[in-house]
Amino acid sequence: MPMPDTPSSESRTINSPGSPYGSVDPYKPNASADTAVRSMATRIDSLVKEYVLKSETVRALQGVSFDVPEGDYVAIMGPSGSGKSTLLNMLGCLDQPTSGNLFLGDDNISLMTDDQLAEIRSRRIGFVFQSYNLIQQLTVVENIQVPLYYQGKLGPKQRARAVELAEQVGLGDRLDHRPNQLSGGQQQRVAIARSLVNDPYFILADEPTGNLDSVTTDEILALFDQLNEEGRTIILVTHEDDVAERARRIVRLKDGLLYSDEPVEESRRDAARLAQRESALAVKAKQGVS
Ligand SMILES: Nc1ncnc2c1ncn2[C@@H]1O[C@H](COP(=O)(O)OP(=O)(O)OP(=O)(O)O)[C@@H](O)[C@H]1O
Repeated sequence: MPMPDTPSSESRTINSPGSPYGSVDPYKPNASADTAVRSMATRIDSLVKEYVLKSETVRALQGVSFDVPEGDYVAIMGPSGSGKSTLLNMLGCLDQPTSGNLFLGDDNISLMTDDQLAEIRSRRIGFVFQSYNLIQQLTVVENIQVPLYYQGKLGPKQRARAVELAEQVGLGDRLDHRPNQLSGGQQQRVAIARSLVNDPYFILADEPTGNLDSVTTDEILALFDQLNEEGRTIILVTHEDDVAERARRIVRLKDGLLYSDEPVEESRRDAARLAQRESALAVKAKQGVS
């Protein structure tokens, strides 16, 4: 099977009109605002998605545009029916738009065949689901290697990579455990490690803490913080304000339109972290756990 081309990325000045951060790049402390350039993990341009039913056409997305630079951490929010899942399906290359363009790196998925979409989906996108989606018969290390298995790439080098990722997410002492021997939070850590094994354009997380208690939610969000600080791009769909406020930016959809796109100030992120940490500590205290 041919190896995928390394995506060449388009560079853009970060103070382009599309940037929600204005003229200052919050992620590159050493870069001057005038010279800093950011590559795009994805560009969403005038995206329209229509579902044609027997008697009507539903316009689930009605021309949504925004960019996600590499290293960003975006929470997508919106009321039920606003188009979040529809957008997520397209970002995950599970569906294509009716019109408009969606770029992953330099690849325009709107122009791809089903086979090309499947290829890019398995090689370049890191999925994290609410329900973990692990294979029960496989160990932690084997689950992390699953995306490589589908590419016929299994060997000592790939196992070493999976072990390294397991250690990075704090599961170095659980390498040969199976999912039913792990807590929910540990299972989600496996899913996060699995999402990283292909060095994806971005982690696409759909309600990743939806099944977790407040203590574990705090741990998983701290892991996302750490991965983002290491440069990973994260796009996360959530209904919860306190989860969204941990991101660097909140994009809100309403009725298939982009309703708002705003950065989350560091002080607000810190406050969300603190509130979640305190709530987790209170739960631990009630449970008698130190
Ligand atoms: N396969 C489909 N066929 C027809 N209409 C659809 C289909 N999928 C979604 N829709 C419609 O598109 C609109 C957006 O749906 P979508 O699932 O993207 O919203 P959502 O924001 O993810 O909602 P929720 O938070 O409830 O999951 C809704 O009006 C929905 O009924």
